[in-house]
Amino acid sequence: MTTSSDQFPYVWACTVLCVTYTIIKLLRFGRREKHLPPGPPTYSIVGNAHLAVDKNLYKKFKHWSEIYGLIYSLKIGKGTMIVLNSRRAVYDLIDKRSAIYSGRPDEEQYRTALKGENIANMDADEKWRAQRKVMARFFAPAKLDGGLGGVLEAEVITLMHDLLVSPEDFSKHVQRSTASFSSIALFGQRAKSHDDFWATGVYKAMDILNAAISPGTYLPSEQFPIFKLLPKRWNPAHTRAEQCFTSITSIWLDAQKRVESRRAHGDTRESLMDQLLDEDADREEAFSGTKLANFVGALMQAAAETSALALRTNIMFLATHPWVQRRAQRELDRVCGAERVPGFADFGELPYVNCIVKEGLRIRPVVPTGIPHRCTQDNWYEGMLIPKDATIIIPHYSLSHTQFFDPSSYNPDRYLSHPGLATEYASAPDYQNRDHYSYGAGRRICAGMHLAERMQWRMVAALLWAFRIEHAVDEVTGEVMEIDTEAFEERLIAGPKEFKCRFVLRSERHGEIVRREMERVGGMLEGWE
Ligand code: HEM
Repeated sequence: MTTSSDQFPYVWACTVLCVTYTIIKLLRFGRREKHLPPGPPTYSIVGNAHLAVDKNLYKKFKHWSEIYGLIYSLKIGKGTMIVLNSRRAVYDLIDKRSAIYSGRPDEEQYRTALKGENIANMDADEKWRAQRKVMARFFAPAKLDGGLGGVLEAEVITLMHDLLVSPEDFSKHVQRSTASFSSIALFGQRAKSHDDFWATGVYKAMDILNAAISPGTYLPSEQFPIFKLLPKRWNPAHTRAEQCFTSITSIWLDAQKRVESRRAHGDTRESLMDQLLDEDADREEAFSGTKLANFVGALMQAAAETSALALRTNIMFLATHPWVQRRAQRELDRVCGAERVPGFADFGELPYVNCIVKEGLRIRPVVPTGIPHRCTQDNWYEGMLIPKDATIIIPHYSLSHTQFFDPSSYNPDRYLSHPGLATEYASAPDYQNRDHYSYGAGRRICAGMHLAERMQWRMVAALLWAFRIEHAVDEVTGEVMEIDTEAFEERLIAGPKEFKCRFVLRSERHGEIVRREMERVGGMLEGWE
C-alpha cells in the first residue's frame, strides 16, 4: 500500500514538469518559428506586436524591408504576418497561387461587425464567388461606357458646376460627386446635394465601420487568445462591433426600401439593385435575408470614399505641381479646345490625364498598408515557409516607394509608356511592367476597378479642362498658403488631411460651357433623383 508521503516525489515531479512545459511554451509563444521569412527580433509572448502598433505602419513596412529583405515576417503573438514588398513575390504568390492566397484574416471583431455580409471581408467561399460574379457582369466596361456612361458624365458636369459656385467647399463637392457616381450605378439614385441620403448614408456607414474595425481599436484576441476569456459585456469594442452590424444594415435596408418603393411606381432603372430585384436574387443563398442590402451597400462603401480620397490626392499634387497641369492642359486644348468638356471617348487622345491618375494612386495609395489576404495552406517560397493562416500583406505604399524609380518624386511622366487603364497591367504576366498596386492583386483585386478608373479619369480630365488649381491665399495676410504633401490621415483607408486650394476658371468661355452643359444635363439628372 502506498502512502501520501510515497506519492509526494511523483506529484512534485509532475508539477515541475508542468511548470517547465508551460514556461517553455510561454517563452516560445510569439517567437519566430524556424523557416519563416526573416524579420525584426521577436520577444516571448508579444513577438513583434509592440512594433505593429505604429500609426505609420505603412512607412514601417518600407523601413523593415530595407533591413530584412523584400519578403519578411512579423510575429504578432501566435499569429504570423508575411510582408511581400516585391513585384515578383506578389505575382508568384498572390497572382499565380491565388487559389490559396485569397482568404481574408479570420478575426472575431470582423465576424461580429460584418457577420460575413461584406464582400471585401468575407472568405473566398461560394457566397463570395457568387457576389463577385454578379459584380464582374454588372461592371463590365461595355456597360459602364454604355447607358450609364452618359449619366456619369452628367455628374462630372455637376462637379465642375459646384466648383464654379463654391470652390472653397471642394472636399464636400468631391464627396458628393463620388457618392453620387456610385449610387447611380448601384441604386439608380443620385445624390442631389451633399446632405442627401445617397451621399450621407455611405460616409456614415464608413465612420461606423472605421470606429469598429480599425486596427488598434479592439483587442487582438486571435493573436493573444487569453483576451477571449474577457466577458463580452466588459469589452466595449465588442459592443461597438455589434452596433456596427445593426447600424450599417439599417442604412442599406433603408436604401433597398427606397429603390423598391420607386419601382413600385413603375420606375425601374439601369442599376445593380434594380437588376438584382428584377432577378429575384434574394432567392439565392448569397443574397438572402439582409445579404442583398449589405452586398450593394458594401459596394457603395468600397466605391465612394476610396474614389473621393484618390481625387483629393490628385487635387493636392496638381495644386503643388503647376507644370503638370500645364502639360495636361496643352493636351486638353489640342483635343477639346475651349468649346467642349472632355468625355471618356477622348481617353486615347488624352494619355497624360491617365498618367496623372496613375501617379496619384502610386505616390499615395488609398489603402497604404493594403487589405490583408490570408494564405489557406502551408507552402514554400524560395526556401521560406509561408504557413497556413498567415496574414499576407501587399504593402501598397511600400511597393510604390521602393519598386519604382525616384519614388518620392511626383512625376506623371513615368507613365508615358503605360497608355492603358490599370486593369490592363494588373492581369498581364509581365509583372515588372505593372503600373501600381493601389487596387491590390490576385483574385481579391478591387472588384470595382473598371468603374474606379473611369470615375478618376473623367473627373481629373474635366477639372483640368475647366480650372487651374492653385495655392489658396490667406485673406488676412495675403500670403500664399503652403500645402503639406506629407499630411495624410493615419487610417486603413486614407487620404490627404484637409487642405485649402483655389479653383480658378481657365477662361470665361470655359465657365460659359460649364453653365450651358449644366443646363443641358440638369433635366436628365432629375430623372435619377
Ligand atoms: C480609387 C478608387 C479605388 C481604390 C484605390 C480601390 C482599392 C481597393 C483595394 C486595395 C482593394 C483590396 C484588394 C486586395 O485585397 O488585394 C479593393 C477591394 C474592393 N473594391 Fe476597390 N478601390 C477603389 C474603388 C472601388 C469602386 C469604385 C468599387 C465599386 C463598387 C470598388 C469595389 C471593391 C470591392 C467590392 C472590393 C472587395 C473585393 C474582394 O474582396 O473580393 N472599389 N479596392
